[in-house]
Amino acid sequence: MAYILPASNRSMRPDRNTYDGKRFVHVKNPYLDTMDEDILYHLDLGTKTHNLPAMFGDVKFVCVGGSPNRMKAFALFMHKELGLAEGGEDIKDICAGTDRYCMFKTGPVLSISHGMGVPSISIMLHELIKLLHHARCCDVTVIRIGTSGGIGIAPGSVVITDTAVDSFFKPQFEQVILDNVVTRSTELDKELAEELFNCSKKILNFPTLIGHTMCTYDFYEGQARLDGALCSFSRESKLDYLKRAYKAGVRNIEMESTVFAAMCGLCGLKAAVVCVTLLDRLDCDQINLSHDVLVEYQQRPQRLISNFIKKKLGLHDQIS
Ligand SMILES: O=P(O)(O)O[C@@H]1C[C@H](O)[C@@H](CO)O1
Ligand SMILES: O=c1cc[nH]c(=O)[nH]1
Repeated sequence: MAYILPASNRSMRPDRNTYDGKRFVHVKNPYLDTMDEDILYHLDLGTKTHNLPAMFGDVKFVCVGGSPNRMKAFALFMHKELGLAEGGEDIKDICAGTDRYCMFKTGPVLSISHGMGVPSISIMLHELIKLLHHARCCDVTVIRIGTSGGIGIAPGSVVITDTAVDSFFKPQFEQVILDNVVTRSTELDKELAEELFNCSKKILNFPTLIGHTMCTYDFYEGQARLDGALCSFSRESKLDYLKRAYKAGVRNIEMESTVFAAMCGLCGLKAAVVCVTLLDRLDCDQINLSHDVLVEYQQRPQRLISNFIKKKLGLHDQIS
């Protein structure tokens, strides 16, 4: 029988993880220490085959997003923005040995694709978090830069998530473990969200807001679309649902934020979700933007995060 464990399940509470003022990444698995080798299968990396501290020990910012091309473009963009002029064109995919995910590193920034949906990002996050732990990284911020459907806001707006919510507008992520349903909190770092919002104000013509993000398990029926292969509800029910979501504080819908917030929170990682909206779901279901507009919209979270990273590194003279 399935039952719900409280969100405050003690062994899973985020611990204080500072040591000498540094925030280390923690894994919460007693078995890991007993393993002779840890193979990060979907990243094609491992503790015996790769010197993870040498490869990744200086990582301070990890940016994740669904599409491999977008995450490569982001790495190339960051390479230029950080003034690391040489070698940008042939930036290499660290995970080239697998076609599950791609990963690029430029200076202290790691850019990784996670595919679509909760199961895909969750596998990547397990291996990423172990990677950061094995590499003894500290003070790492993880940011999801994605696309989403907006509710009641202009397409092209950037939403910085304060809380990720599920399809019932609850700030929780339910993970089935064995035959139990374990409920985990999906709060994100409010200070980081505010800091990102303040950064956005410095960019011209850059509509940005802070709001709740709803995470669903499907793009079509799961997001109340009328244009999937299956649809068993009316236009009125769709609008009623989306309006109730708006009333509950939801400003955009995507497919990864709850598990992302839950896993980063439990492992002591500062985390943010920044997604551009491609359409207003109160107006339509289909994404009919031209290629150029779509590309420009997808660059918006990247521009904001680039400015944030440059500010954190003391390189904040240019605003892109
Ligand atoms: O990071 P991306 O743009 O892939 O995030 C959203 C949520 C789904 O993964 C996908 C659906 O189109 O886009
Ligand atoms: O409507 C949208 C657009 C992008 N991504 C989503 O998950 N939903």
